[in-house]
Amino acid sequence: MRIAIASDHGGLRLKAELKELLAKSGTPAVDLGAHDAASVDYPDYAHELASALVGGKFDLGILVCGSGVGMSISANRHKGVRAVVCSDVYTAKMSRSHNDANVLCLGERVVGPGLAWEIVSTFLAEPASTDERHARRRQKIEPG
Ligand SMILES: O=C(CO)[C@H](O)[C@H](O)[C@H](O)COP(=O)(O)O
Repeated sequence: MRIAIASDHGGLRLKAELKELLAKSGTPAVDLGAHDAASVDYPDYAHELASALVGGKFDLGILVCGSGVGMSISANRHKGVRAVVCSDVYTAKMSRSHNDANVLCLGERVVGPGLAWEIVSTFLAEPASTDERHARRRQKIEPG
């Protein structure tokens, strides 16, 4: 599985911890920045990751900012991106199973590293349900 990860300054520390855990678990992620603690604009990183994902370079993405919200709003502007903000394990599981979410957004100022890793592990492990009703609803997500 090809995973990309990115953050703004507000998610830099959590991103570093998640990167380390991902590498240790055998699913390393490609870091698309930011690479230092300077204050930056979250849409720049969300758009870069979303473009790469839609372009087929990655299967799943992880975006980290202060709350996860700005990253998810920005990433969801890309057709084909289904980004979700998660601060609990159940939502992470359902977002994959029912919604086939392909970008997980986390808030460093919301969840601690232990919970964040549980959320990431769940998100990466859970397959999209092939049940007809979920597939039908997912088909209807893109308007028009
Ligand atoms: O986009 C966000 C909120 O929706 C992120 O949490 C950002 O990381 C946050 O806005 C950054 O805020 P800062 O005061 O510039 O650190």
